[in-house]
Amino acid sequence: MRSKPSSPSKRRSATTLLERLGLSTPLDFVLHFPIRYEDQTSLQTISVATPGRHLQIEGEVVSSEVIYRPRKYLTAQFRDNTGTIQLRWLNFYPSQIQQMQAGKRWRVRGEIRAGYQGLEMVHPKVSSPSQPLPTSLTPVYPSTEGLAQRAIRQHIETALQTVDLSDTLPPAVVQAYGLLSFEQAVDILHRPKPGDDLVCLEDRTHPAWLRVKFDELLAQQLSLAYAREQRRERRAEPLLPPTDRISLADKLLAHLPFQLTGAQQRVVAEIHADLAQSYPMHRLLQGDVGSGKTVVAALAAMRAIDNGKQAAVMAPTEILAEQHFLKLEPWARALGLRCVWLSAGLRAPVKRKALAEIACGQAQLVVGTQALIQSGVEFHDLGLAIVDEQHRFGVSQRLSLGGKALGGLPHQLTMSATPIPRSLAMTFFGDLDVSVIDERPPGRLPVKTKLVSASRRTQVIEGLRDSVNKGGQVYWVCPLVEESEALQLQTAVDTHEMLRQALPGLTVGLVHGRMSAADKTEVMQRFKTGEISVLVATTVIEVGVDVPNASQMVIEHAERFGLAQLHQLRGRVGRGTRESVCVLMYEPPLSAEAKYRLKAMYETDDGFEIARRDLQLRGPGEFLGARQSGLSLLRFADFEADAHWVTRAKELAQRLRQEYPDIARRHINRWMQGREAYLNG
Ligand SMILES: Nc1ncnc2c1ncn2[C@@H]1O[C@H](COP(=O)(O)OP(=O)(O)OP(=O)(O)O)[C@@H](O)[C@H]1O
Repeated sequence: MRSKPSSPSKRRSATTLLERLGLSTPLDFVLHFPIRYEDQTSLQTISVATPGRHLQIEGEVVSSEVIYRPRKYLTAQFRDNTGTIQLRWLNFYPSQIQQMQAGKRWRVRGEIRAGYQGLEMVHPKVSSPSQPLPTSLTPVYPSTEGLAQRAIRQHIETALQTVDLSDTLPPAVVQAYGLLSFEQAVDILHRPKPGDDLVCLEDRTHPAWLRVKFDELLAQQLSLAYAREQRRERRAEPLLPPTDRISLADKLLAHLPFQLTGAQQRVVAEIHADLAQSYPMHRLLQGDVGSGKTVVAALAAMRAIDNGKQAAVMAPTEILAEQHFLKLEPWARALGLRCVWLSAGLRAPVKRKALAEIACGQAQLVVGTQALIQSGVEFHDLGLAIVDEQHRFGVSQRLSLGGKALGGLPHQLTMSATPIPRSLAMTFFGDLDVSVIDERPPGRLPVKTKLVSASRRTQVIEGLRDSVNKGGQVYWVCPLVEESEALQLQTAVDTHEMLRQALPGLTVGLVHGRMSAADKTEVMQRFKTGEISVLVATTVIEVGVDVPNASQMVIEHAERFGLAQLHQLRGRVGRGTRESVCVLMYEPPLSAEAKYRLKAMYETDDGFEIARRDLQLRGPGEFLGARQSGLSLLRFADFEADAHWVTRAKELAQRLRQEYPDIARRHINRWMQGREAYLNG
């Protein structure tokens, strides 16, 4: 059958639809692989029909009719020698009524479903039994509404004939890793033969898939390695320890009331070694809640200041930034250094003074919020930028602090309390160096987690009195009300009032996001000094708040919070030597997912394990947030299921770059076409 030539507007819309699927270059089409295959090479019988199965059957229409209620549809009884099924069309042409007249013979194809009147096929494909059966399997491609499979197939067939499919990898490598050739793999995926293992092809474990996944992972590892190499080609002033006096870092260590843990010592050594290089440090510091990241950051800052440079610490929220300031400022002061606070909420004269000190270099350490990267902030000589909870900032904001340095990029340290599982870190953060604090300060007791139904609220409130009588302090976290900030605020105010009445004689405080910075500071300070015993709070306290004497936390409507968020919140207690309790109060009935989250919280307090489970629940896209753009790069490989191949791809990437840079370039070019944005993101 000859198809009519399509009009320009139709062609345009088909192009738009293809672009929506990410298909524009011939290579895009080659790499657009089927989601499943239909075996139209043979016929089946109605006797094997079960719901969910795709069948192709030849038979005869027994009867047909148009039903008008509750909806208009065309139905036909269809039988072969082994049984009968229903065929059904919700939208149909008058010609289809003719087509389904009793006695006509057809070949029909489609998925079997369980309908009200037994097994049925909805909108089956109908063809004449006299048509020859195809000899190869028919691929079914991911598509979008309005785009026919036939159109995609045609583009792919054309692309397969024009694109150079020769191998980017030398035969020795292909053989050593037990891979199929690239061309062979592509051919099998698009045109499997009837004997090929369809199950493996569809669940993506077939060797043809392995080849494609391996190539993709290799390209990704190569591009990450190049990004890292590019960074190393940039210049930064090496920050070396002084040789003629005691270093500020050593002075700070002598001043601290505690000894660094082994993990903290290791991580500080890694950072100091980076800072001594002549290219910019780009290190991610990971540590579970309460593992002591702040002091590590301070020791890094000391090295910069020792070299006559400034160091800046930026945090995403006012409360978090302020917590850093409250810890860092006294340490700096004790060493005779000037630490300055900068936030949007500062009064004009105070801000002017801070800006002037930053610009002339008098401020050696600067702590603040996004205000640090706003125009008008000029550093005299920024040597080290420390960004906390980097995933909460946009990429551009992070880069912006980096750009503040005069004469070359400053060294950068990003800190995160959201541990990233190893395989994920390797896949997506391969361009950063990673340090992990995997040990908590000594004497910390694990936080006891209790799951309590909201119906036992009164007992929970009574329990608070006990905690306070034993000398501890309590956080009461108000439920998350995503739909309305005003409602969330109201809940916090009501809870505060309720607890004040229920706990006469105890000082109950309130802190929430809508309070002025000064009011928040005052309340936090009163909690820190112990004047407030019970602090009602919204999630503003989620990260960074450090009051070691707090030994109990109650989280209301815990089922509404995400796993990472619950872990961060719980991390606000158990920061001293007191035995601590976290009460997760929930409102039944719980959804399966909420149950999974609460169970995970009950079972473990290891941040890495929590992260692993959270990742399982949410998938890497949501988990990583800001890096999402980079994620689209992995279209085929699954960083977790294919973790073993990630390691192998990393090894090979290193070898290729050193020994065969041309091959590495060729490989990367094939895979990264049009995706350079990732390298720069
Ligand atoms: N080696 C150590 N020995 C004893 N106490 C320590 C040690 N290191 C840090 N601390 C104390 O432990 C508490 C937690 O440290 P810090 O606030 O730096 O944790 P963090 O890693 O930033 O945690 P979070 O991400 O939860 O804010 C602080 O009170 C800090 O002074």
